[in-house]
Amino acid sequence: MTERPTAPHAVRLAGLRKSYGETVAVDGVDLEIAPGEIVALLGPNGAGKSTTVELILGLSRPDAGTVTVFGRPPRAAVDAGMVGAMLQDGAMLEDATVGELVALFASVHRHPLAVDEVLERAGIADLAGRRATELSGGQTQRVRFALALVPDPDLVILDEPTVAMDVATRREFWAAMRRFVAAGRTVLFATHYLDEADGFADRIVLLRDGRVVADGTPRHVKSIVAVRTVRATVPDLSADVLHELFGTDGVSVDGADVRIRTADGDGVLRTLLARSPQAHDIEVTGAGLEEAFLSITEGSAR
Ligand SMILES: Nc1ncnc2c1ncn2[C@@H]1O[C@H](COP(=O)(O)OP(=O)(O)OP(=O)(O)O)[C@@H](O)[C@H]1O
Repeated sequence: MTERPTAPHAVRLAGLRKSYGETVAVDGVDLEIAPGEIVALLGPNGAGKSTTVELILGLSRPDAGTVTVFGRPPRAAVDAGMVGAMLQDGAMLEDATVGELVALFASVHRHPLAVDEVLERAGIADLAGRRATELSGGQTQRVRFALALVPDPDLVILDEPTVAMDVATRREFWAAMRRFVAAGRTVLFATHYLDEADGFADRIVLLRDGRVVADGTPRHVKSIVAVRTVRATVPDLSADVLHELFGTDGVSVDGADVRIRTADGDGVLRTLLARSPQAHDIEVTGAGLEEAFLSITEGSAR
């Protein structure tokens, strides 16, 4: 058994910065993740998710700021078997079977789990005898997940774990993950899938242009943007007048059908009713996570 850590933070990032040439990938990130939290790192392409993950794993060094994992420098935490990682492009060995690959990984860890247990925890016991290079994309992802479990880690970091998985495989993957976290472990996963962040994480950290732009429960992330969509049939106002009243951003007009995305649903409704006596079929809906995500990440330079 690995000695279970007692540090107050599973991950602590303070003033973290990382640039590649002119590109600022991580631009002053402060983040504290408590043991037992399940955190989704959500953001559009180029937001800095992978770079942040690499810094937490000690795979690259920050230009400024500090990273600690269970109170230790990243490499020390990884070497102590506290961290398991599933990255986007971990290589698969030619010729090795899945079972052999897991055994090989186990041989370089001080306190590995038994190979059978790893396969079972990852839900891939049936793949043990298959050649690792002959797996489908989704199966390969699940083998990568198994490799992340080898050290019996307290923290698992996953970069876009369900890429290439079909719906059924994704469901099985998250079920395996739920069993893993039931023992109080910490999970940090980067994703593009809003439904996964909403459904699996208890906290969402939204990144844009290398900065944290929202941090809280999925409900909180939705509430802080308070996006509303107003839909109505408006036969008595032209598109020009509608754009004059409500602007052009987030306003679409298709004949008499109007759709307005706004932070001030009540205000739009009042104006619409005052200016359009014939407006009908009016509907106001709250933001889904998708809307919140688009609203917060809109205007991203990358
Ligand atoms: N090794 C590198 N060399 C040069 N630029 C890099 C490198 N890695 C990342 N970048 C740049 O840093 C920025 C952040 O990239 P990063 O991969 O961290 O974002 P991401 O949120 O993980 O994106 P994605 O969702 O597309 O994987 C991008 O502008 C990217 O082009």
